Amino acid sequence: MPRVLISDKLSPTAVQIFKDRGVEVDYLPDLGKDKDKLLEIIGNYDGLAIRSATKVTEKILAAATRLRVIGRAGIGVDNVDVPAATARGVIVMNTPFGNSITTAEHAVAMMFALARQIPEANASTHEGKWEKNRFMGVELTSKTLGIIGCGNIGSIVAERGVGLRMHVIAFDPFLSPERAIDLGVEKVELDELFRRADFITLHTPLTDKTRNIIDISALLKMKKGVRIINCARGGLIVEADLKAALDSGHVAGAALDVFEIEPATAHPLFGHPNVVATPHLGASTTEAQENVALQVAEQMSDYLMKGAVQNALNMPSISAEEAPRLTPFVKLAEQLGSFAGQLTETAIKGLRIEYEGDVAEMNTRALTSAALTGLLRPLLQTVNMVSAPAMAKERGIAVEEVRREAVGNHEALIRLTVITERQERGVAGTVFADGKPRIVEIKGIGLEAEFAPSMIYVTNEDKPGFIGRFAGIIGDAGINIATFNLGRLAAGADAICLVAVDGAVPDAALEAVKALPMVRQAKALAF
Ligand SMILES: NC(=O)c1ccc[n+]([C@@H]2O[C@H](COP(=O)([O-])OP(=O)(O)OC[C@H]3O[C@@H](n4cnc5c(N)ncnc54)[C@H](O)[C@@H]3O)[C@@H](O)[C@H]2O)c1
Ligand SMILES: O=C(O)CC[C@@H](O)C(=O)O
Repeated sequence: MPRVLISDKLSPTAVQIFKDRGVEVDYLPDLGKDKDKLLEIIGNYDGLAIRSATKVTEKILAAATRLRVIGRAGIGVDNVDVPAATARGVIVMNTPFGNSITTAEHAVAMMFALARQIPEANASTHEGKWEKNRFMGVELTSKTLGIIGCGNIGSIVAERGVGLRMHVIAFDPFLSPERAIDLGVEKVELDELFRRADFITLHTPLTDKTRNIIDISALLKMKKGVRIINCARGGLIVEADLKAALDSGHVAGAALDVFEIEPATAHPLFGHPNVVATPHLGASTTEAQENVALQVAEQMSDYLMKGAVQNALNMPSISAEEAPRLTPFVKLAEQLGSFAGQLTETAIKGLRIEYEGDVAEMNTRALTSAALTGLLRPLLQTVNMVSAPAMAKERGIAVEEVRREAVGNHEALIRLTVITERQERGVAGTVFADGKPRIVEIKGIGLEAEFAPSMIYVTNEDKPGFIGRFAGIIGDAGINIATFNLGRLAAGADAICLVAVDGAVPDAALEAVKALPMVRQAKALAF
């Protein structure tokens, strides 16, 4: 009988569901805070169900020799080392949507709390002071609400904001113009949002692109008197910069549910008269906790008892029979999607996926989901093979599948063409007999390259001297080149260079490559 550990506080519903489905369960709600104890016992379990207190590090995973699945009762999985789990073959599942309404409502409550200084007024009234003149608020009606990140939660906040007769503007590179119209929001660039918003609320995941999205330079672009709400993740705001802006009066108020270091028991912003703080309560309602507990227990039981996979962040949904043949092509489709997604910086209107030869006969639904997962992953932390098609549809990305017999040299080929306002970019790949996916064409230029964890992609004019100068910059930065792949349209015409390197590429080295006269574009990619 599989055995599951619940190491954070979860509704009793979860315990009952595990038992009903034949899974042995230990409920130790405070264990997540005790790293040593968790390390000691994790080796006894096939499944681990968590919320945000348990940190599933590489060390914990190394000790979790039996572990097959981690279930996060909630959305954010930043307390789980997903790459390390993937490397050890442990599925990581979450429960998207279960707490979205609740979290959106908390953000709206925080906005009201700021507008009318409710926490301060409450404390003062309880102290017997009747400070009627101290607490002069502002109305929300007709104010501009700026939403950064208009996904599940951001969209709900947008709808509530429209209902409050606010003018809602949103910055989200993946928000399609059609979806913005449906929601009744105005899609704007980030600087415009900073310049116009009276209230700013954050609803993005914490990624390399969103970390410190509100720093001193962003704060200085905002209106004097702006109020800021963060119910997404600590780390999106530079807390010291926010404190300076609050102290100077440039920011009139901030409402924070999340902090860079949690639990936050002492903090420079605590006690500030214009700061409202809650201890990561965004998802804490009876309804949301019931939803996520039920969902996580069902999903984990289904996997442990039947092998069914739902809402996994690192695992495609594939039946046992088709798995051996499909798996390398799933990997190829996801890596091609990731390649295209990392190179695309504007809203995606469409994706055309051409399946040629043997692969056209396979489960192309799974392959298309894998391609969309890779494409959307740079922006959507929670996307997985189950949710990717719906998320693409919601964002107005039209997906076209084309199947045909082999036309070129490859028995099986997948070609992805990403369509944006500005351009179409195509990338194709195949799987050779060794089972390894390879890129064989980029923007119509043939080459042959394996995917590697860290790569540099360069487009350049085919002129003498490029390779030497490029290699010099990379070598001087102390980076070892693992493989070097070149392709060009014709002598002296457009050329492409795809280089696998050992380790991360420093920004300075990348900037130096970009500055070479024959280089048009250079980008660091991670797979
Ligand atoms: N406080 C809480 O208790 C609580 C509860 C639930 C979720 N959350 C957090 O809320 C966040 C959002 O959750 P969700 O379910 O709406 O996720 P989601 O994936 O549905 O939406 C995130 C949105 O952010 C957008 N985005 C990504 N990068 C961006 C960028 N650089 N600039 C602007 N937009 C960007 C994406 O396009 C997407 O639309 C997550 O970090 C989640 O962990 C917090
Ligand atoms: O479990 C919680 O209380 C917080 C969950 C929330 O941060 C999430 O990302 O879903």
